Amino acid sequence: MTREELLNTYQDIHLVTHPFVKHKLTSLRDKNTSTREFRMLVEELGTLIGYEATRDIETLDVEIETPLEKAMCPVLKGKKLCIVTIMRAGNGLAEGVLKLSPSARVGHVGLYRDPETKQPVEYYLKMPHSVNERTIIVVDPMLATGNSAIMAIDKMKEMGAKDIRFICLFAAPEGIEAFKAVHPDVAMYIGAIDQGLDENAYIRPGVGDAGDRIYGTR
Ligand SMILES: O=P(O)(O)OC[C@H]1O[C@H](OP(=O)(O)OP(=O)(O)O)[C@H](O)[C@@H]1O
Ligand SMILES: O=c1cc[nH]c(=O)[nH]1
Ligand SMILES: [Mg+2]
Repeated sequence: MTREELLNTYQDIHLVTHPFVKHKLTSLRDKNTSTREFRMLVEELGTLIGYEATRDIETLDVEIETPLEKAMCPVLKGKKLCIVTIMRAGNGLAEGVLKLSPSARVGHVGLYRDPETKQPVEYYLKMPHSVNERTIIVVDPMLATGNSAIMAIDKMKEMGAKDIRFICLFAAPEGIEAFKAVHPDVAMYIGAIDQGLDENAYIRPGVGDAGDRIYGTR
């Protein structure tokens, strides 16, 4: 499917088109952007896209007392959010989402993509308790084939998660289609939908290897 077909087919694919987001994504694409700047931009984008991804979380009215009178006012309802980072590149994005909700719980899923098979290999998993009662926000800057995000969300569902959202910065149309085929119930919040994958399953034009650029490895 093309980018337009995907957006027309799935109501819950949210492309975040704010000019600040577009500008910061362009800085990430630039090969001359430094490691320090890249890491800061990823975090900032986590906050901006995280804001959109949490727009509909529930509130409940409680009585408080202002200096002048009592009033019923909204507060966040239910258990703390759970932000799940797909390591390692997801960590920077998770820090940005945490700025919105500093008391959120954080889950870690360690996956690396095997360079030959392009399949994710799990090396770590740690989640907070009561996953079934929390809004789960899975974050990873890159959705290429979609296999890593699909596997991470499989694990959340195996643990009983029901309300799951996914945030990424750059997605390939192929990856979105694969993701939606397996997880049609998971809303996606995306910075940019790029042209597609190259022969090494890298997103084009993309940013290259996001993890390497965040941490200065290579
Ligand atoms: O959609 P996919 O084809 O699965 O590819 C995307 C995955 O690849 C990257 O991680 P990588 O395996 O490079 O690990 P890293 O974060 O440690 O660099 C990226 O951060 C995603 O997790
Ligand atoms: O383009 C890509 C694809 C997978 N992982 C990345 O970091 N970048
Ligand atoms: Mg990587």
